[in-house]
Amino acid sequence: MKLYRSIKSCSKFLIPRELFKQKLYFSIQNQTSKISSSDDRPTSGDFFVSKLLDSLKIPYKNQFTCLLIRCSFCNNTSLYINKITGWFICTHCLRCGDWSIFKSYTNKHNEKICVPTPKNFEAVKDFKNKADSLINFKLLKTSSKKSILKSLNMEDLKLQYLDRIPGLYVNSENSSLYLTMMLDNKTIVGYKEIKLENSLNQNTVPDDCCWGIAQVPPLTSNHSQSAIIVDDFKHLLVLAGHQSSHHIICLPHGVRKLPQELLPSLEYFNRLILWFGNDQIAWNSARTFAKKLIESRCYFIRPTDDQPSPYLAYKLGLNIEKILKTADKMVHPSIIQFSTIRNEVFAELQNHDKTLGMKWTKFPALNKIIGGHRRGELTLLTGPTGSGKTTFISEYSLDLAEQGLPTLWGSFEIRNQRLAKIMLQQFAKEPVHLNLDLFDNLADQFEKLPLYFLTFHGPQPLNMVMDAVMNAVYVYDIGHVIIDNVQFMMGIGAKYDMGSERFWQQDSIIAEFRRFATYSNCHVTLVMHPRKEKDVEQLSISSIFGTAKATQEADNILIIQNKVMESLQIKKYLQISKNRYSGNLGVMSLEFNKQSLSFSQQNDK
Ligand SMILES: Nc1ncnc2c1ncn2[C@@H]1O[C@H](COP(=O)(O)OP(=O)(O)OP(=O)(O)O)[C@@H](O)[C@H]1O
Repeated sequence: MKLYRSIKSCSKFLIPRELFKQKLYFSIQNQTSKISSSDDRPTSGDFFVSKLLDSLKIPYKNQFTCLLIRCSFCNNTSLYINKITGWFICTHCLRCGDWSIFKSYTNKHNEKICVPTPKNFEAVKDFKNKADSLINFKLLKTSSKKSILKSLNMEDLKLQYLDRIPGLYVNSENSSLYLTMMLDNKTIVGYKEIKLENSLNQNTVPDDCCWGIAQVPPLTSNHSQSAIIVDDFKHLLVLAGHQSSHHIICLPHGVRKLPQELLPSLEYFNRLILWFGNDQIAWNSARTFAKKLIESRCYFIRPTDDQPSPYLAYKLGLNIEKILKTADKMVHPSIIQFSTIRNEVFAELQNHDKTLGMKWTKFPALNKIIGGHRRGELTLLTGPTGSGKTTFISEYSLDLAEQGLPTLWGSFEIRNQRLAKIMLQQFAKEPVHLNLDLFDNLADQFEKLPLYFLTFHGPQPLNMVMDAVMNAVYVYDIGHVIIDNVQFMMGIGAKYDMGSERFWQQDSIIAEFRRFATYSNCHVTLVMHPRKEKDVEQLSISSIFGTAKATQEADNILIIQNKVMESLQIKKYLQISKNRYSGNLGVMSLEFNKQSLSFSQQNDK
């Protein structure tokens, strides 16, 4: 039961129709990225939030990601409305809700106005319970401070610099450090804990969605509206103990996600330097987060060996100030010379293996041929009816989600409950129905995976699907979207023949997903039925349903092939028929394990 609940709540996209404007948002972002100066903010006039405020004559301040208005409950100018989703929060009285609630409470003729009550943060209660036994770091004796730093291997940090970290506490046993997470620098909404005997042992409360950030003010006012954003408690300590001229911000969920609830707390800054680790996941997150934070105010520390994460840079004795000076923009003008992208090219060459993408743990053969799973690409998967397309792609995406890739499933052919059952069996590696005692434990672990499911089933108009997908990318930082399958979404079921109008319709769907994958740096996998072929024939690129456009737009084409052996046994294999990244083609055998519904090739090295 728990599992179904989670899937339902995950798939609860409150999408106002106006969100179709996000397409405009992406294209405007794309245009502004070519022409913007550092102060550019997206014009709000075209967006649904500002349109409503204008029509109601409510004055607002146009910020980077939100519009700021006076809250009619507490009368403070502290109500932020997200420009993309319409979600709102007053950072003073803590009333918050979705766009539909905001609209109903501004609509004076509506009898049933649903007035939101101020939000209670459970983490605050939890923190208050602990507070009696916590001591502010600033008030500790120098010897105690030094011993804390020693246990973190950070002996050289400047104590007087660290004293400026607001909300840094230690417990009475001197075994854990605590860092409070604040909403708009006003209210504690969560905290981070780091265990001193093992600094890798950190946790954030609440761990599902914390609405606050840790923020350290600068000692000088040189860069008063500039902040360095890091993804880890230790990075914040290193930077706070080293340099004094920028704000330092620590995100609650690292590079995993940047919830929209954090955005009001970041509106004050007109320059954000994103300094995450130097692996590919961190780099991809930096690029995705920058889109959400508005690229024109974002600067990046490129991930090279000489510019690792702040903590590693400190351990290697690298010059932190010098690294900070290399921060530059992702946004390039329309015409560039090699010098502009030189550092980026160098970073890619140095991280060659990592740029190949996220590796599958269950399909080493796929890693060898394709290299890995890369953001921004479009993959087509096809295969004869009933050949195992859904089963295979479910395991393939689960493998990546288990490694932390936020994944959105659009299952148009089978119900989410059935898909979840398949995934759960693959996750458990055994039939769950034979051992229901395992269910709760398994479902608890499964719920923690960054998996989201669209609630659509059967034929849907493309614009509604794109609305939901774009909304999910914004709200949940999705990196992989799976559509199973395109023909069902179009409403032509498993029929193999279609007229030219259908071909045209399918082309436009593929073109839309292609554009989306590129602009939002998100991988899209489309499952498609093949054209009608004779049963004995092997499928090829030309068997892909639709016109040649589908195969031209795709970066990768995967085909499940059935091969009838002399013994009349059917052998299956996956054929990689197109690989734009490296050109490597090949086949991977698919041995099916019915117990775990798995094609895992872990021993096939
Ligand atoms: N290699 C295999 N050998 C035997 N059974 C398999 C194999 N692969 C999948 N199955 C089973 O076959 C059934 C159909 O699989 P699945 O739904 O994944 O195929 P599909 O290609 O997506 O089907 P469709 O063409 O209807 O979309 C499932 O019950 C699945 O467990």
